[in-house]
Amino acid sequence: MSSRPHRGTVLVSGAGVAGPLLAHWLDRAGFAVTLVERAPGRREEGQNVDVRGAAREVLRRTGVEQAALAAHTTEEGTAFVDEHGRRRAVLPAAQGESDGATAELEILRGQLSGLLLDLPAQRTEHVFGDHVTDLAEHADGVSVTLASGERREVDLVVVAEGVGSRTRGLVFPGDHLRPLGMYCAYVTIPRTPDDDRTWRWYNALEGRSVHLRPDNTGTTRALLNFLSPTRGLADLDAGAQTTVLRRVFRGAGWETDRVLAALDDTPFHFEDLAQVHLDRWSSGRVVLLGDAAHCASPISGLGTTLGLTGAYVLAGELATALARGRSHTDAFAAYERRVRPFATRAQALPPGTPALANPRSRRHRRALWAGARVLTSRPARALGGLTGRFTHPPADAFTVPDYPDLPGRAA
Ligand SMILES: Cc1cc2nc3c(=O)[nH]c(=O)nc-3n(C[C@H](O)[C@H](O)[C@H](O)COP(=O)(O)OP(=O)(O)OC[C@H]3O[C@@H](n4cnc5c(N)ncnc54)[C@H](O)[C@@H]3O)c2cc1C
Repeated sequence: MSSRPHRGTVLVSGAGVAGPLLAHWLDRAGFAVTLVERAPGRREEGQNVDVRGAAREVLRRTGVEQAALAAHTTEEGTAFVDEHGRRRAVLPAAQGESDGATAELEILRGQLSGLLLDLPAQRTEHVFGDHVTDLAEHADGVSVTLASGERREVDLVVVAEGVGSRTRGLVFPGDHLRPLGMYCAYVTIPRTPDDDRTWRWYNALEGRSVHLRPDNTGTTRALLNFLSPTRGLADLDAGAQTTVLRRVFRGAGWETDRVLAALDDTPFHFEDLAQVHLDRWSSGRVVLLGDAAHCASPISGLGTTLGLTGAYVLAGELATALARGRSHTDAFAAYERRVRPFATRAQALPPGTPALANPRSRRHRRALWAGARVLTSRPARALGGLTGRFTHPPADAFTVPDYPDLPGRAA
């Protein structure tokens, strides 16, 4: 057992991406952590996520950058295709750390989450298949009640439950979701010999798009996106969602029927894209982290980058405050002061998004392809990194702070 001081107890709710990284760094800093996940086991769902700029630095400091790079999805760039599969515009993969629609560090979400859950820990307990039902704060800490009936007394609670967090509502009542008017179904389908290493993006008109992306597990990751003002479809059961998808994508062309055919045989993740906006991220001894605090949506390409960066900063600020005799209140305030401007920039999606990327008419689609060709033209490339500036805001605009009170790898 380490001789590091025991700094306190923290319950982290949500074992996605931000939760496990935070748990690891708090553990390293001497906190005793309970990581609670609602799902009965590790969640393998999800597709490609990008780790850019500041988050690359965080993975480097965590000691898992090379492992994450080794788990690359193998994607080599993005091609806009027409109904015949002809490539109308091609965006190359990133060459540096933050440019390109396909990031240099692109990894399946489930694999990244697993990598972080496997990080060494000395005093972290993982609890799957349970969730918080009540939080009662008192002078010395928080009494947490779990659905299993168990009660925990902890010093601090971190809510890292993603965009649809329910525990967030116990502390910040009200609706903090801003729907973007688009649904997204993530489906894993068998790979065929024609599936290459390109992200193939087919705009099927009428506000629909179909995407096929390679992975490193021998399957193909498909995405069905459609614009819709109707809310609540994500709350339907899988059978009803399948019916909706088949109706919306009927006759869409290209490889759509191949994706629709797979819906009966494979579980899929269906999401009503939304952002999360709150005036503050903490209240007393409870603080929000990652998508639960500031989801920018998968369209931003920065959700994972923000979640990883925020987790590291929160751990650093807590370690610093407590080592120097300051309170968690100071730490939460410093964390939010540092991360909020970065999150706000990520949430400022390009004007017209997501409608812009999901044309309704052929004329609009031709304009989208022409725009993509301009971005990758020689003069645009000479201006430096325009593709990435178009597809997402700069992830390297955030400098990861140094935290002397956060032990390094060898500690
Ligand atoms: C299943 C899934 C698939 C995804 N796929 C993609 C994708 O393909 N592309 C993309 O860009 N982004 C995807 N995302 C979002 C992406 O993971 C996040 O934007 C980003 O990584 C920040 O992660 P996070 O840890 O804040 O939240 P998340 O990664 O969403 O993790 C939140 C975790 O909290 C758990 N949880 C929820 N409610 C509770 C509760 N009440 N108690 C305890 N645990 C709870 C969830 O099961 C989940 O494991 C996906 C998220 C999920 C959950």
